[in-house]
Amino acid sequence: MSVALLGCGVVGSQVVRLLTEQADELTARVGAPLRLAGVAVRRPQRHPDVPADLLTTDAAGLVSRDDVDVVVELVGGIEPVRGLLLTALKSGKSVVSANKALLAEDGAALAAAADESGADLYYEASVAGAIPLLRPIQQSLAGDRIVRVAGIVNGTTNFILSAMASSGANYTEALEEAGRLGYAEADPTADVDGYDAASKAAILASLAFHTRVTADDVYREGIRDVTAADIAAAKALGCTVKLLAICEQVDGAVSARVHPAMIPRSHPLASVSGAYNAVFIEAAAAGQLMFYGQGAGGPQTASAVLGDLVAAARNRVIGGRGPRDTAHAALPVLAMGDTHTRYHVALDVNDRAGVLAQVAGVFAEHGVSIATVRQEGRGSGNGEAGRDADDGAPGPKDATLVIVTHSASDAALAATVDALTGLDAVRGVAGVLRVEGLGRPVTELGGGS
Ligand SMILES: NC(=O)C1=CN([C@@H]2O[C@H](COP(=O)(O)OP(=O)(O)OC[C@H]3O[C@@H](n4cnc5c(N)ncnc54)[C@H](O)[C@@H]3O)[C@@H](O)[C@H]2O)C=CC1
Ligand SMILES: N[C@@H](CC=O)C(=O)O
Ligand code: NA
Repeated sequence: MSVALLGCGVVGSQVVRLLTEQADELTARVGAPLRLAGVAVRRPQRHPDVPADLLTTDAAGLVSRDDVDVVVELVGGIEPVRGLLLTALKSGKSVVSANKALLAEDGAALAAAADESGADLYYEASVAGAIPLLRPIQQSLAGDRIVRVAGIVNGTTNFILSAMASSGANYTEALEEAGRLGYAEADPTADVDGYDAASKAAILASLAFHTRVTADDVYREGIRDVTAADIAAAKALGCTVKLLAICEQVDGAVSARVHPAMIPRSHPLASVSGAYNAVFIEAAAAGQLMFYGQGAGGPQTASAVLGDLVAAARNRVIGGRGPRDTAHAALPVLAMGDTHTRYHVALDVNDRAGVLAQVAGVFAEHGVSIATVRQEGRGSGNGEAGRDADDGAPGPKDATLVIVTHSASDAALAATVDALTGLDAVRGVAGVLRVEGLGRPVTELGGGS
């Protein structure tokens, strides 16, 4: 079995290492030797560990070689990779890729090319790194009905949020460290602005709900605006802040969203820290399943790539093909405004008579039911007159109102926040975060200090 490798960075270099170190075992498992036919890179001089006769800068030439059976793509990004992989698949070569950005943007074209030629298209490493997740969804749960897939699917942002929560680490330093450890994407805005997690959510929703979902169908918010104050507010409520990907089937439609949220500290996802990922799957017959492991990193991701490579090579040895992607359900995608969850809203207000009633009135007008309200004094001490924020003149004491709602639609909450900012007594919205129980009742919320 002849393998062409495209890209030899954090993950690709580990694939080369494992292919070399485990050559005999892999041969035994596949039923034929796995031979590296070539390694396409941008700068050959940067790869002293790869035999020089394998290195090439001509990826298109490598992909078109007749002797290549499987193309392993670890470059990332959309072009030129899309063209290279379509060429490979159309000519009957199997493809293994970790490229969630491409699969979430144009997985349909790749799957169609694979179907046309009868080649395999595997991408286990594209979601949640080392964790076997796509294969269980596509194969082990193929006889069940999945209703929800939700969890932490980005190692970089989980690493940053964990560091901010546990040691008060600075956001920028934590991001730099994630880059040094090989977790972050080439352009780390893909991680912090939620694009990477949105691509993964699109892949998960597509496979779980047998519907083509692209990254553009996924609602996306990243962690850039999560502040130390948000993390402290979560702590006060017995919660922690995580970047979640949530894919659900709701009333015959698919909902897919990525955003930071507070989750109760007692929830198993709350203790997932560093570059670890964890994903819950809820299926009609199986009930709840949890998948946990390292979501990023060179050797970890290479493990998933090698698993796919062995599967694709085995199929070719026996002359078969693995399961193909199915989109037979073709469900519509639910607008974010129609999804329901609970919210934590912190408002800076003038602490004077009637403000609480005014604020509660705005929530009621928009049909958003309040579960709990807590008032925190701020600035001047108890009972003293405060200073007006605008002109420094003595004024009503500032306070923060912390409100946790019952479940409400995203559209109703957005309209509520909009109307609240128009109240004279509201000086500003200090923070709005969704609160998720992830299939479990959010029982302990509303306590705190
Ligand atoms: N690093 C990680 O923890 C994980 C990465 N992935 C995915 O794996 C893929 C690779 O990621 P990394 O190894 O981290 O990236 P990387 O940036 O370390 O490696 C990519 C390599 O591809 C090379 N390259 C760029 N354009 C090329 C071209 N036209 N021809 C040949 N080589 C080219 C670059 O020079 C670089 O060495 C990406 O799709 C990424 O999203 C997936 C899961 C985890
Ligand atoms: N940048 C990604 C790498 C794995 O997919 C992440 O941090 O999760
Ligand atoms: Na995986």
